[in-house]
Amino acid sequence: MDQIIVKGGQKLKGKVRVEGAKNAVLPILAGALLASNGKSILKEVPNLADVYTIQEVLKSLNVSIDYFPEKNEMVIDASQTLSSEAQFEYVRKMRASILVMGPVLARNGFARVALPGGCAIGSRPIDQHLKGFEAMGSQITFGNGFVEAKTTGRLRGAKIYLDFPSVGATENIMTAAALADGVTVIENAAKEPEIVDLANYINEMGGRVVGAGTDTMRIEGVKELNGAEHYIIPDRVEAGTFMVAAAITEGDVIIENAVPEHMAALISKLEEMGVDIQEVEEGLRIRASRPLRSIDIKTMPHPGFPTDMQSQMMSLMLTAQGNGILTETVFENRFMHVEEFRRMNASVKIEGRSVIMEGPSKLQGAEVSATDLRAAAALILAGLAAEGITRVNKLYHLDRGYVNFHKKLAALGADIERVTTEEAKVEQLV
Ligand SMILES: CC(=O)N[C@H]1[C@@H](OP(=O)(O)OP(=O)(O)OC[C@H]2O[C@@H](n3ccc(=O)[nH]c3=O)[C@H](O)[C@@H]2O)O[C@H](CO)[C@@H](O)[C@@H]1O
Ligand SMILES: C=C(OP(=O)(O)O)C(=O)O
Repeated sequence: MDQIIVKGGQKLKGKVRVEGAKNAVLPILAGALLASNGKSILKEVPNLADVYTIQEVLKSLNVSIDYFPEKNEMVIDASQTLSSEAQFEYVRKMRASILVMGPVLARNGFARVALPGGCAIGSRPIDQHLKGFEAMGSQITFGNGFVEAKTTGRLRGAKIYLDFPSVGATENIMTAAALADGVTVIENAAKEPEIVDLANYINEMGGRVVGAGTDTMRIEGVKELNGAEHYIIPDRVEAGTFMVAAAITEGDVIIENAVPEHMAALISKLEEMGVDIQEVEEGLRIRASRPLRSIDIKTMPHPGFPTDMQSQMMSLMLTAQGNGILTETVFENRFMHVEEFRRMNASVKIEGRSVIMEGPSKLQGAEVSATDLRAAAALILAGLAAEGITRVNKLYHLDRGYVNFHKKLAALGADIERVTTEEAKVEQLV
């Protein structure tokens, strides 16, 4: 098991390039299952643990994959007859495995996927996904830890209103509808940039999706889809994490490949705190100096403030002047990192769905453990600003969503290293 050791106090300076987006590549790889002809070539595929997991899921469904991590490219051939079952070992590792259900159901008329259950950030049901499949004419059954969807003939286009603009439900219904008979309309659809990326890829495959990025999407089903070449959009959460890294260290960092239009809420909130953000030729330039102002934030579906930036923003808000409130409305239980921040001397309390911070906290280095992917990044960010040494454990969370995080921070001047626990134990003794 690895540990990241960070010594606080260095101001970050320089340039960092963000990778392709995890939350775009996962649904797009599931979407690649739709192509019964030809190969898909995906570019800007990030070298993440989650990408390896979804690759294993696709292989288990009888798909051939060639992955070239050194050039961030993946070639997918889903033209063979697909198998219909996604096993628990994959869904347990990564909830996004559920996204194969729509494409497999559309191609085979049957899909059997292990139930994902909850995870570290909440219960995360899939009722809205299933409601969509049902409206398109399939029967849903549960048994032995699996959910099954079955239809006779092709799925039928339908009008589906989502009770909440769920990202995963919008994606699963969109891919199922791409091969359905007739037109599907999704109302109250999710509007995240990753939804638009998936819609673009389906259209490149020969599909007919309009309205992605708005509340109402219209998908006209086609009889078959072909493999296509597609560039994955840049990761707005990785970009945002480096923006906070620059701000929390009073640094001066250019984030290459960042798309400001995907990050309007985050940019506004950082500016409200007093962070200077400029669009430059290469991307975004972030500069900050203390004191930063405390603000209030509420997470919301896009274009609201993203829940995937909540914990990183909490690190920064802890260091700001005055009282700040962070309210989580997307997930029911995404404050597990608060206890870890307390170990670092953070003055913070949870009240219902809000966290109240009395700033500035004088953060101190401590040994902490990541509770989920973004919490891992947030604890490292807090370590960059803390007095002394912070050791962050359970880095398998971090590896799901960040490529070479510590190396990128070190290249910007952070005093940071990653060691295996055996080395870490020796370190602790000296
Ligand atoms: C791989 C991927 O892209 N993951 C992202 C995706 O997750 P994911 O697609 O799981 O997120 P959703 O938008 O579906 O979930 C948001 C909320 O809706 C609830 N819900 C969802 C579906 C459903 O059928 N019923 C239901 O009640 C969930 O429990 C949660 O409280 O969007 C989240 C919200 O932006 C991000 O935090 C995740 O990083
Ligand atoms: C919650 C996240 O991802 P997932 O939906 O894959 O768990 C995330 O990317 O922060």
